[in-house]
Formats: sequence, C-alpha cells, structure tokens
Amino acid sequence: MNRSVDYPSATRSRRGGAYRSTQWTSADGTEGIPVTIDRGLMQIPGDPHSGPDGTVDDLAGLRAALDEVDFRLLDAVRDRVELCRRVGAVKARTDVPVVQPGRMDLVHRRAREYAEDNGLSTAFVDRLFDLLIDEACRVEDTVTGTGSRPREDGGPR
Ligand SMILES: O=C(O)C(=O)C[C@]1(C(=O)O)C=C[C@@H](O)C=C1
Repeated sequence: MNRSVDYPSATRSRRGGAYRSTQWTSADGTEGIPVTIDRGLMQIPGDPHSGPDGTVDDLAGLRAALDEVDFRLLDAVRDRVELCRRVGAVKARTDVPVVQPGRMDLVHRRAREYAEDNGLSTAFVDRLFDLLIDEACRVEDTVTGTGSRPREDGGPR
C-alpha cells in the first residue's frame, strides 16, 4: 500500500473559533478524510493510514494533530492578548501602572510549577511567558498611552 500522504491542508478558518476537524489529500488522490480529536487521539473512520486500534500512526496524521494543537495555541494567545487589552483599558481608567512585578512573578511561578508537574522544560516555559508578558505590556502600552517596556538597548528608560 502506498502510505505516503501529502501534508494535510487544514480547512479551519484563520479567524479562529471552535476547531474540531481538518482534512487532507493523500498521495493516491483520496480527499476529504475527516479527522477528529478525542482526548488527544486522532480517530479517522475508515482511513487506511490509521493504526489497527483506530489511532493515526503516520507522519501526515501526526501533523494534522499538530495543526489542531497549533490553532488551539493561537486561539489561546489571541484570547490572552484581548484580555490584556481590556486590562490596559482598566489601568488607563484607574491610573494603575502597566508593569506589575508581583503579578508577573506569580504568572511565571505558576507556569514553572505547571512545567514541573507536566514534564515540560521550566526554562522553555519561562521564555514563553517572557514573550507573552512582553506582548501584553506592549498592547497595554498602546491602550494606556504609556511606555512601560524596557529599552531595546537595555538601558534605563
Ligand atoms: O495582570 C496584569 O496586570 C497584566 O497586565 C497582565 C500581565 C500578564 O501578561 O500576565 C502583564 C503585565 C503585568 O505587568 C502583569 C501581568
């Protein structure tokens, strides 16, 4: 059996929202195989590339699963940024500084604990939350009209 499969084309809208299925085109021209995720396992009814227990064990299937996870990540990042925009509006109204070191500490600490409990690298999660918080501050700065972010050259503001 020819098991090579083209990279699946995710059919999800780029605008976001609930994402339950994707489709791919196999090398033999088979199109439109629906993929659903159920507790992390991809089930593809009737797909010849599925494993005997119905789980996907090939590269294309795993990449389709990655596509799903990537979109969930992007949806979560979009929601986080949107919430920070609203936080920024409240801070502007109430004259609260954008940068809150205590809160930033708590967010980092919580993420590190999650990493430890879930077998992730704490250094990676630290860098990830540095990026997320940096973007939050940038967005809040645009809402509050302040400049809270560290200078590019690392010098004092
Ligand atoms: O909790 C806040 O006050 C936020 O603005 C959110 C956030 C974050 O990204 O988690 C961003 C900037 C603050 O310095 C602390 C935390």
